[in-house]
Amino acid sequence: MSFMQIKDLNVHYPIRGGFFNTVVDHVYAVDGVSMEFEKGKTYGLVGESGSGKSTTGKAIIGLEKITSGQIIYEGQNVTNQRRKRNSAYNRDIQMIFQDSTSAMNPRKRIQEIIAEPIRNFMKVSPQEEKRRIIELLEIVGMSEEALLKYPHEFSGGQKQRLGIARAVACNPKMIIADEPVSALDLSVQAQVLNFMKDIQNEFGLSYLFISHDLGVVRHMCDHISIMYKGRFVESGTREEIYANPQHVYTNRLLSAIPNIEPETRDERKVKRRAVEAAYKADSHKYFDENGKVYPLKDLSQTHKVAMMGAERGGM
Ligand SMILES: Nc1ncnc2c1ncn2[C@@H]1O[C@H](COP(=O)(O)OP(=O)(O)OP(=O)(O)O)[C@@H](O)[C@H]1O
Repeated sequence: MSFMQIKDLNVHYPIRGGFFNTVVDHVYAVDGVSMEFEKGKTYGLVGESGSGKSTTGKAIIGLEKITSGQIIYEGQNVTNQRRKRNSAYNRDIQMIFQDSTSAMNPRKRIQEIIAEPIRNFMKVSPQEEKRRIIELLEIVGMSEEALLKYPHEFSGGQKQRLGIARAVACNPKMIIADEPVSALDLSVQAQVLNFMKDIQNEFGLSYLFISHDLGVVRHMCDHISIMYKGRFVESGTREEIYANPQHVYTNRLLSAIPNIEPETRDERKVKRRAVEAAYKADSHKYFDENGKVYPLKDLSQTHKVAMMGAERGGM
């Protein structure tokens, strides 16, 4: 049973131009996205740069204005309440970012930084607040010594863990993690990812995990949506997406992962090349070899075309 539903979410940015600076067009950053979230599960949002992943995450949490669509949280329509301070939605849905440095005020000590959500959402005494902060530091594997330090005194991986401590301070239901490890060294990436999994098990958290890295997403996510030009071209369980990708764009992304399943990689490459000719990346449409146009939303059709193309290519 899902606790949150995103229904037909659209975020369109106007493009202005001309002598009178009027709206001449729109960037369709998010264009009709729908999702459902269940407790304790991790949902991946994957796509190339500019496909609309971050905008989707920011729109859900209230950092971007929604053009149209609905967010239903625990049965309530919260679409217009996302920015309300102290609302249950703001407490329950938290976000962590790729750049943990800029997400923390460099002039504040760690104690102050982690105290922010506790002061916003929990009415506790100063002693209780400090006890909670120390407990959170322990959860993320840090000692009390961190309390009086400043963000610049920590490594990238440590800062990301401090960011997670702040995000889980008020027992959220979901964390939107926007490229949380892509700025970190590979070895530190694995540590932070495993740590995020531990926290998930402990708190029954759900994650919306945004990444361009299908390798990382495979490690983390139960359910994956592939995003292209503001739309989902494919959604499914991890097994469905990796073992049997239905869309040519997913195949393209998968064959771009270095060393993933080397035994099937060449196979995927051949398949991809076979349909590449029919694929034009500059449109919201998919073209078959005869120039016939299919809208991206019609997945069954595009799948059929992709498979036909692959067969013709000698698969
Ligand atoms: N404030 C804005 N005004 C106009 N266009 C914007 C704005 N923010 C984002 N866009 C455009 O919306 C589209 C989606 O951007 P978004 O940052 O969501 O993509 P992304 O998939 O997260 O990419 P990346 O991985 O590079 O962050 C892009 O074309 C981007 O240029």
